[in-house]
Amino acid sequence: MLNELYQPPLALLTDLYQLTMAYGYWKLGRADQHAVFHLFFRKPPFRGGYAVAAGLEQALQYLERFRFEQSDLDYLGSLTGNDGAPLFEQAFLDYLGQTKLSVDVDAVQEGTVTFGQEPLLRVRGPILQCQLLETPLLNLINFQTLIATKSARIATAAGDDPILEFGLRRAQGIDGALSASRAAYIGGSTATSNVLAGKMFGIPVKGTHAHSWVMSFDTEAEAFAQYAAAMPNNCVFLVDTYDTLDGVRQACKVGKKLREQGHEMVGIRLDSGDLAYLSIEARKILDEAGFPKAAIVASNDLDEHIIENLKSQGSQIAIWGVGTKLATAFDQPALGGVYKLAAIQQADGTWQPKVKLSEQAIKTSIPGTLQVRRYMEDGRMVGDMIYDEQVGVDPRRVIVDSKDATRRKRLAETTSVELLRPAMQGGKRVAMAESLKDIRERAQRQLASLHPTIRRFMNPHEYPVGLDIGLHELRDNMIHEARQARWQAEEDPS
Ligand SMILES: Nc1ncnc2c1ncn2[C@@H]1O[C@H](COP(=O)(O)OP(=O)(O)OP(=O)(O)O)[C@@H](O)[C@H]1O
Ligand SMILES: O=P(O)(O)OC[C@H]1O[C@H](OP(=O)(O)OP(=O)(O)O)[C@H](O)[C@@H]1O
Ligand SMILES: O=C(O)c1cccnc1
Repeated sequence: MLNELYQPPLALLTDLYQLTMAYGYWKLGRADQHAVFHLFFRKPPFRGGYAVAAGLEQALQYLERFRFEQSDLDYLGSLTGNDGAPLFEQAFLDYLGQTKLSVDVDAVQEGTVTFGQEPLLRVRGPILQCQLLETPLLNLINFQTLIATKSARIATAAGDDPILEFGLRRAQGIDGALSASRAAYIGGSTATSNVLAGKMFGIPVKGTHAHSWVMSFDTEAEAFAQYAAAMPNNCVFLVDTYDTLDGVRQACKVGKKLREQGHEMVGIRLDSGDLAYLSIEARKILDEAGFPKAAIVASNDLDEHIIENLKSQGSQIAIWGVGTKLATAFDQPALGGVYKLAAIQQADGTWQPKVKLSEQAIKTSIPGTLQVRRYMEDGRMVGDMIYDEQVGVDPRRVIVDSKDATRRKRLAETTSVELLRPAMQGGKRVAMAESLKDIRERAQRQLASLHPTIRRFMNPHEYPVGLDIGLHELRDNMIHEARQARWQAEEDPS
């Protein structure tokens, strides 16, 4: 479904430095030189063992609509440098005005479980275009991948229990809320309280009532009775406005009247206090009053750790309402996804891999036109190989950890799948939009096929991801050559 809020092309949704570089490439006559960039994160968020890819659909919609409008060009034309003269010359702005994207994009499907260093997106095409797209692609993929991952962790803690996403009121603005609802659903939440997200994305919507409803009546009993009268088919009573367990008893009284009228109370909601103790006591009251099927919903600053803890305490909570900590990814508010140049085409048509050195091994980039091959055994994911598509997989079938070359693994010749799939070719979308339900199911399937130790919250087991040994050797040589060249330049500054 097209995201109605984002109809206008948003070519200016980029960092100015992308445009300063674009200008430079254009002036040098290099705008059309082809390059390859990869979008990836280095470490999974939340000190976890994986991430769930999300946001591709919005990224593709952005790319499909990409163009500079006259008002964008006028604005760019008004920018000046430190001497007061225009930053960009008119001929460049005319060039931007005529630019139609012609890039190829290969991407990991949404809902795919991914790991550090693996490209989620590969963009190949004129370097000027690739460069302009860095910022919006990172913006669109980083956030949803972060939230889908947080949601997957919360769903892991909740087991088979439904999760209601209540984040809208605390989310970071309108898009922060809408895209969080979408990504949370992909990661495993069951429904959202955000009605606009429900309409836009087809996510099931659910809602109970607030304390204000109870407070607006003289008594809690009257509040529940009037709620039941207004909405007999959606009765989840919030019981903690005055005295929680007393509230549960009041809910049971109204539940009995509802039953006489042919309706069943759905449950009660706890929103404060000791949720383990209160849910255990509430369960007893509900059962004794003849409501064994009434669900106990809980909310109040929940996250995966509290849910896991409440479960270990034998809490009787059946449905989890999770807002702030899910929609804002409270404990890690950003995924550190990056977008790096990895190869550039020479005048003779050959591709030159490029590597960026760093003091930190994890920041040394991976050169080439990369693809990720996932190896499977009996339906389980056993290892991912990052290889250069132009070179192919080395027959040794060995992966080498990109941060520690002593860690290697030989992958058996089993079923494998390539994770990056064509999404755009020559600037035209080729991947069909997928239903959110299908994306969510993919995430569920893949999470289930991960060894549980990789899903563990504390010090998770590391899933084997590595460079194809041939690519590792090429990268190693490039690193040595680049170092050698630097040392030589230092010794012989002339
Ligand atoms: N049994 C429990 N074990 C672990 N954490 C709990 C338990 N019960 C509640 N919590 C969590 O403890 C946090 C604070 O709970 P607290 O009881 O202080 O909330 P409260 O009663 O609503 O207080 P406040 O009015 O300050 O919000 C919440 O994140 C809540 O989810
Ligand atoms: O706790 P969250 O995970 O963010 O879930 C959403 C919260 O929003 C509502 O509270 P409200 O905004 O009325 O505030 P309060 O309950 O903290 O007073 C609801 O009762 C939840 O407590
Ligand atoms: O429906 C609810 O219970 C709800 C919705 C948003 C925030 N807190 C609770």
